[in-house]
Amino acid sequence: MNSESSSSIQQFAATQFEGYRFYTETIEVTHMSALAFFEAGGNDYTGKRMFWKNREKTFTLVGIGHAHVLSTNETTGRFDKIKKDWKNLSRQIVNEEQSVHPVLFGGFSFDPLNTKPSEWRRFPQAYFAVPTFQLVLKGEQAFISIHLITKAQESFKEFDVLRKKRDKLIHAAQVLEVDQYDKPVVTERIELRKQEYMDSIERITTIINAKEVEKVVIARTVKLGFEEKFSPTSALYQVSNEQPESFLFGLEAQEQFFFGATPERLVKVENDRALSTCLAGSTPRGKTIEKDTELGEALLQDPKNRAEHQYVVSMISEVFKATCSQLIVPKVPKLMKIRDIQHLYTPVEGNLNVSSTLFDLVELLHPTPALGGEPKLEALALIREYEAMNRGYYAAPIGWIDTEGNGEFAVAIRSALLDDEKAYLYAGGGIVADSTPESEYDETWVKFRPMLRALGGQLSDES
Ligand SMILES: C=C(O[C@@H]1C=C(C(=O)O)C=C[C@H]1O)C(=O)O
Ligand SMILES: [Mg+2]
Repeated sequence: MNSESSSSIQQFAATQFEGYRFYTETIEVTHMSALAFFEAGGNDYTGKRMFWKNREKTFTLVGIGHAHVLSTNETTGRFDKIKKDWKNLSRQIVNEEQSVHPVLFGGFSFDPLNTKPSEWRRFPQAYFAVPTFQLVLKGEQAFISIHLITKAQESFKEFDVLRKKRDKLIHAAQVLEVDQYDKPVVTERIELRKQEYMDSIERITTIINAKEVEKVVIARTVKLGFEEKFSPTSALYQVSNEQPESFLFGLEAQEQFFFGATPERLVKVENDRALSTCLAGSTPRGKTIEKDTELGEALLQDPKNRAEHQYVVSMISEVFKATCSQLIVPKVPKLMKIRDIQHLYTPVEGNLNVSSTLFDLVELLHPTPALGGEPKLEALALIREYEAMNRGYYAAPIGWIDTEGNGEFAVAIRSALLDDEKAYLYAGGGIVADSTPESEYDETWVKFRPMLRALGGQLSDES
């Protein structure tokens, strides 16, 4: 399936974790606030934390500390490398727990071939970690695991130290008050390279009309300045209040924090079932129910948005045909209505073939035409050439996989990179033959809105 794999990578992977032992121990606690646990982890593990809550709010994951990091700055073979390393590392488990499985959490950059300098200085092309302390909330239950991955012989002493740290963490989290976070004071809001963004859309529509490609997604950046440094916990708190119907994610890389609330699933694998989401085509919410319904109906009928959407359905269906059986693909899209925006939405599911894995699907799907374009490679080349930014992890896969191969990745849109007293916000849209710079520009403001509201960066006349 993967053309990037080479015998040298395989050989390396087979021996790389020899001699390592992967210890895991899980306890169940009566109750734990995920945000409090995340915040408590900041005492000793700032820069090494992660956060995830699924769209249905049935599964929350917090990681504190790094038991082991899997990362690469290679521009080719990164999916394969992480996939193989994780498979090999999973094999070193000494004592598999029944209640929850250890998890690897992280993400990939959007396009490793984009070499433009950027604000993403701490994020390699792939960056994953097995957390030292893992909190899993499933339904009413809360599990806290310790992971230790080591070559040391006397690891039981090290494990005892970790148990004490775990108990300290639990105590700190239990006594924290987490509903006390204020919004930051915004001192500036700058639209970075706005004119270049407008020009790039002009240029791309010309290329599309010359029939060189069919669809290309173009994005832009808004930068916020704050009076003082803004904390990752506050950022998660604010964004979760703004965007309840989305996946919530956060990933620290030293002093930088990438976070967001995205409605878009890239792929989920649970046992043998694979699920993806086609999400493309947008219109604002109406102020009244009548106006809202009218806008939604118009979106469902709009040829420009239906075309944007259909590229995504076709591509995801093709990937699922190659990796799954018994596909379910609804013939017409539905509306996904979230707080600020409504989208065309088609869920896709199937039974995963035994020869395919979650990482295979991530690699084949990324980027779908919802964030890249059609055809994929041509669209990526045009984004590299004309888009006036380097996306870093924006619009890329972010998520988790456990030692059984189950997990979920979201598409990291409606997101921002927090960098001390600054934040970079990202939004884009699908450019097709009849796109105009003005309407695409307006569409990005609708997509920026939840993050702007969360971070206090909206203009006074906006709600
Ligand atoms: C590119 C973004 O969103 C994507 C583009 C959409 C569109 O152009 O209609 C809709 C949903 C997303 O797949 C973004 O939010 O930044
Ligand atoms: Mg659009």
